Amino acid sequence: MTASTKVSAASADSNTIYFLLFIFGFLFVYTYGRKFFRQIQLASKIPGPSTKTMVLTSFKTIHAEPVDMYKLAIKMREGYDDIVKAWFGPRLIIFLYHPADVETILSSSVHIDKSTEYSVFKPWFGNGLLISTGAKWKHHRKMIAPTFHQSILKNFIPTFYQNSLKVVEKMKKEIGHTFDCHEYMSGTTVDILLETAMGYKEPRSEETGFNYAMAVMKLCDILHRRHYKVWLKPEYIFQKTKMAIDHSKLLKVIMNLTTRVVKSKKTEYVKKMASGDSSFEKVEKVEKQEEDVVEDSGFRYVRDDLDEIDDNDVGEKKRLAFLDQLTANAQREDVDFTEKEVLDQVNTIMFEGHDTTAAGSSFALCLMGIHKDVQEKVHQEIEEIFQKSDRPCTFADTLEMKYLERVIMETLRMYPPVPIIARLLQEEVKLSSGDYTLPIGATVVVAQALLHRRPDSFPNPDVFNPDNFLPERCQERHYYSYVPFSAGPRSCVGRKYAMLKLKVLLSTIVRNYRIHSDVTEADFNLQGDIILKISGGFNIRLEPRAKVH
Ligand code: HEM
Repeated sequence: MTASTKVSAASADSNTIYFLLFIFGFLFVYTYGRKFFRQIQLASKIPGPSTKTMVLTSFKTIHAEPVDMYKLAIKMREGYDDIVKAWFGPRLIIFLYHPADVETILSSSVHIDKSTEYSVFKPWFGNGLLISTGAKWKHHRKMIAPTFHQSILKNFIPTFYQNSLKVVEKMKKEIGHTFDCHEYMSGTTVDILLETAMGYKEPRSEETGFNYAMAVMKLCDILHRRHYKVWLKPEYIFQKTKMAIDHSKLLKVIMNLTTRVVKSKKTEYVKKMASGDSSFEKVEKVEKQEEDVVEDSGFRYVRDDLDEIDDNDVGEKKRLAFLDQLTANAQREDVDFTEKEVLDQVNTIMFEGHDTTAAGSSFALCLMGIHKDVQEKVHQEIEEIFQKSDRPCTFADTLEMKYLERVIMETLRMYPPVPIIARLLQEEVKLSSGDYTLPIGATVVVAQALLHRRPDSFPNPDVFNPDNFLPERCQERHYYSYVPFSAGPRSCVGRKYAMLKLKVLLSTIVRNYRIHSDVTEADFNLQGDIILKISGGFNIRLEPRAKVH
């Protein structure tokens, strides 16, 4: 080949490359441009703040603290009814407040993808149930939901009660002065999870639960800041900040406990299998039970797979608690489940299972401190159940705690521990509340904290009133007007566990203490850093009732 033919061959090659680049570039711009154009077109029909307001709002987030962000989010809704859109740069976020629209999203088995905000959890939860999607999520959900079956939950009651007594004892030193009960509730909810769902039996220090809970709280603060300080989102920028160092230290504290838990269960499994002990293969014969349901009375809730599992509870069943089941599955060759996935699920349940109920119980204690009439009714109900005896709480007792159940539900209405649920749309969605179509690629947010305060669902929505959950009032409402545990296929897998634990924990505290509060609800400075909290603490005072155990 001559020099001139070599040159013309090279230029033909580079022409082909340029041509291909042009085609790919064109297809890329065409596909994304078309999608973006469609987003703009559909979003233009949805009400929302002007571009100028959004730019000003974005500037406000630069120096904002988590507590400011909650106020900002509440303010953004003002002046809009059922739907609001907001552009954050090229990202379209649509907030839904109408129960029928909430149903369209949450009841769907198509719109199950979590929004990109959840990606900051990836180093912590991996492929855990809360953030995974598609076939993996479905497979894991099917495996995990039955481990919170009511026959398993009933066995947890003595542990719920023993740990509730322990926290009553621990709080003795706070008698008479104001203190933050959330610290106690966090430590105890971690201990309860370790001893129930995780079946963790190794000796541990008194501070284990508390230290884990504090690390989670600080990590959530960092993750929340990454949500609204958008420049911290890209990994390569975040890694250059001081926050990244704290992030990795906190994650180490968290993983230290969860890996110990996972390892200990595997050792137990190996030992038991080697000795011929069949507890990891346990099969029970289950008869149909008519009366024993974890929630009955007024809890008119959207049915989910947890109810299906409980209702079809007959025949030969393999019954194992959460970590026993997952450990056994990871060792089986016929089940597609790895040891890393066990750790991911343990991290997910340890977080979701403790911080939510710690916030729920702390809000309930504060509210009972403020609304003394409600507290006295709870106490009266407890007196009728226990007849002044100091016997332990049983499963049958929890079924009698109808008023306390309403107090818990009203607490979760006004102060939902998980204040928002966000999904990423992979298909267009036509809404029923108005002539709106949500575009592909939009993030849809259900803000329970606002949905639960619609006056057409809850008259006097800003007033704490447990009677909102009287059976007849529940009948009158839309199913999706109250979704503290989300609803539909991605509903909270620990819903029944949470209700049962809250009943045992709160009833044991009220059996022992009269709760006082020196503030009103107007003083609650709410902060939505992943889990809803009161900035400045959940401050209460305790006065012993006749006898502290
Ligand atoms: C008052 C207590 C609780 C509340 C208010 C609550 C609320 C919620 C909400 C709203 C979701 C949906 C989140 C989303 O889509 O972003 C959820 C999911 C979840 N919750 Fe809870 N939760 C509570 C307690 C628990 C407990 C005790 C456990 C476990 C023991 C648990 C485990 C989970 C898991 C694993 C998911 C993900 C389910 C899935 O995507 O399939 N939660 N929870």
